[in-house]
Amino acid sequence: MWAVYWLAEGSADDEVQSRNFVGRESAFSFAQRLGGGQEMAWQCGPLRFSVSDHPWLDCFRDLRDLLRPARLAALEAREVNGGPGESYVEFPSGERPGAGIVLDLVSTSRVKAWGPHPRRKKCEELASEQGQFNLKRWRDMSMSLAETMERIQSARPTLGRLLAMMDLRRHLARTLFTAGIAAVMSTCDSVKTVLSGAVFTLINASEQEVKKDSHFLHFICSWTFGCGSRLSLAKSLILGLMLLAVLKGTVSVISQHVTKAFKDSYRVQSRTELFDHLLAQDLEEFEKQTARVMANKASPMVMDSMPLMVTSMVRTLTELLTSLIFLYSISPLMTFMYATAVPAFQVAAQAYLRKQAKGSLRRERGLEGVANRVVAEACEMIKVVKTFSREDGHTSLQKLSLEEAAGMKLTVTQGVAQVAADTLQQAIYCVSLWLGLVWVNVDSSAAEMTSFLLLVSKLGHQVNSFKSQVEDLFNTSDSLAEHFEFLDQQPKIFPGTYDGPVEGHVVFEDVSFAYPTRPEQKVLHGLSMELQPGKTTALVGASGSGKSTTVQLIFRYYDPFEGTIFIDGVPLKDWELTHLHRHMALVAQEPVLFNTSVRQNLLYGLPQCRIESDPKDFEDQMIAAAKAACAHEFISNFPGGYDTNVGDRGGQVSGGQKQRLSVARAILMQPRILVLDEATSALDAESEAIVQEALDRLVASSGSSVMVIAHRLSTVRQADEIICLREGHVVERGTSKELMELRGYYFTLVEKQAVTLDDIGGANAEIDRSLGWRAKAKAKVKAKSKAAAAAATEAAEAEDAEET
Ligand SMILES: Nc1ncnc2c1ncn2[C@@H]1O[C@H](COP(=O)(O)OP(=O)(O)OP(=O)(O)O)[C@@H](O)[C@H]1O
Repeated sequence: MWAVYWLAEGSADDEVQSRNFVGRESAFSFAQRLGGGQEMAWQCGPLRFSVSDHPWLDCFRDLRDLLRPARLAALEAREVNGGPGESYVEFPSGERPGAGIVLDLVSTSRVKAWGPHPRRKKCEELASEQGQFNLKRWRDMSMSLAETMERIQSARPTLGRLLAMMDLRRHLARTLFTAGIAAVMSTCDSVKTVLSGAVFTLINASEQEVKKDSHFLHFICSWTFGCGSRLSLAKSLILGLMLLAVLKGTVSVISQHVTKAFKDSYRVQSRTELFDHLLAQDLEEFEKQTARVMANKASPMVMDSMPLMVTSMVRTLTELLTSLIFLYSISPLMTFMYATAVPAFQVAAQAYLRKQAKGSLRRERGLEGVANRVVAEACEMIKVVKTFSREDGHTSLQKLSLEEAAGMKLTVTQGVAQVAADTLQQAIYCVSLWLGLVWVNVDSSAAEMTSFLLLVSKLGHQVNSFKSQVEDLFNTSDSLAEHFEFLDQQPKIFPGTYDGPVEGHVVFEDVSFAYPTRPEQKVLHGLSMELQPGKTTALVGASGSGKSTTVQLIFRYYDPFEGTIFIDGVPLKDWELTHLHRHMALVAQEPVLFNTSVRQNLLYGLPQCRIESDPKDFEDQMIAAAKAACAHEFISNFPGGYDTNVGDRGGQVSGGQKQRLSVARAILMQPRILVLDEATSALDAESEAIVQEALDRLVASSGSSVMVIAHRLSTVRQADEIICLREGHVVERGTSKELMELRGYYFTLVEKQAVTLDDIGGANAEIDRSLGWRAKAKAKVKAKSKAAAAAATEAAEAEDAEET
């Protein structure tokens, strides 16, 4: 089944008509009567092409539409009207020419089209609406000139920015030098080709012939061995070829050296700048992505390959130009024809392939990425994987992604287009041969013709490699855009400039907060509190009540969305953060250590210990801190002492040891503000008491402000103020004694932690005893067990009765 959709000449755009046909011939002859007869052919000078309709021809039709005014002007000038043999009928602007399409209804594709593009599109749209034409598929397949231009336009800012970033003007000398070297190398190559073509002149070995056919050979032989005999000519030829080889080799070594130096200097500069930029990003960004993804942003492969890509393009372009100059010197007419034919063929064949391949390539890359992520995640979580013995789950997931990626095969059309692109090279060579020998009938010598054909073949390769370089550049435009997006990403948390002395007086004034990743879930509601130098403030509350969040706000990992935090009367936003953080220390709930020695981990927080400093200078300080944190003994028992490596994220030391190292690091810093977030949770009672004592001593001697978060309420009993948080609200505050007397939330927490109640000792125990809560609890437990025993006896008696 076939269908013809058409717009008659002069009709409005919405007057599309259609008719169905059973036979192909009848549909085509109907289309011919409507004006679509000659439309599949177009004429180029004396050549006339006639091809069946195909998506990539859209590009030529656009081109033809584009060139229509120029062609009309030319026809007018020559007073020639478009006859029936012309490729298209010309219409004065303002008129509505006829347009139409012929559709194959079985494959719902277009097999013929005529008329101007916008009018044709109307027919396509109606056919698509009526379900007779798969317009989307057709558009996906075709790459019109407009789309190509659009693509170039969309990639232009990215590529422009890339060039600006590479700052070729700053490296002008180097860029020109690269181009110069490329020019010398390609000249060597071209001369070599021309000399190879001159071999034919050896047959007759006449000086006149040599002079006429090969200027290069004549130049060499007249200066060296003479041009009179076959032997002398052969010697000259060999000498010329050898000299060229040596020259090209030398230049090539220099070129490699220059390119590598350029690449290396650019890489060092861009990588360090990127790392700086990455570390300046908000914590929020690191929480949104995995650590690996963030790390990859600071070392993008695409930017590393850029200098090489650009220098290769400069080189290929220079080679191309040199080849064209040599070709031109042999035959300007043939060169002109060749230079116009090659790009036209190349664009047509590749436009189609590119569009087809891009989608599947992206999907394939995505799936490969998933597979890599599965492996990385399994390695990071290896303990969990092994504990649950779920190795099979991870391997199956990886296999699935890899299989999916491997399953993405080239479609038949892609394959055909690929083969077409490869054979195109040969076809162009043959066309040149035909053009030169038959059509143009140039009076060339054998040497010239051979040189020309050899150069044409070389030029073909150069065009191909330039095209694939441009293609690569376009393909990287997505990654480049992503990279530029990262570069443009500015942290929301900008440090201030105030860097006065730090006393450590922290004030929270009506602070409310929600994490940017979950803005709808408020974590803190109007929190007000104060940390005073020399005093300890404790935050207690159930899990998820917002204790750790408060710590993050003190360190300004985030900004509160309501209220203000002051440090020594200056808003936290105004503080220079690096300066402030040098006076603050945090012993976190899950301390993480760097994969280096104990010594380096301890000295990490010491601002005066820089990368170029000798760690031995801080030895005494470090050992004193380790002793205070009860860490010296176990460190000394390690085989390497302070030089022992602690493993990835501190994986080779125990949780308690990590905490003590973390406490030692904090002690070493002598901070003005010390935050202990479950700092001793992984320690046994004995070590906890010792470390706690060390911390108390540190607080007493340094007079720093301390904030303690602890689940074990025994840890906070000495605090000057205890703040009870419940779902982000402050529900109670006061000393331990006051809160116990209040018999409110804190009291309930203590009650639930009956095991640690004894630790609270003193006042708390007295209050408890006077309240007799323990007796009540015991009575409750007794009553419960009594009831359970009675129920069990009853059930047993009932069973016995049933049996009898
Ligand atoms: N990075 C984050 N992004 C989004 N929500 C978070 C984030 N961190 C914590 N939360 C949420 O904020 C709330 C408070 O968490 P927070 O860690 O402050 O509690 P916590 O009192 O310290 O708990 P715990 O005692 O278990 O450490 C929780 O509901 C938690 O799910």
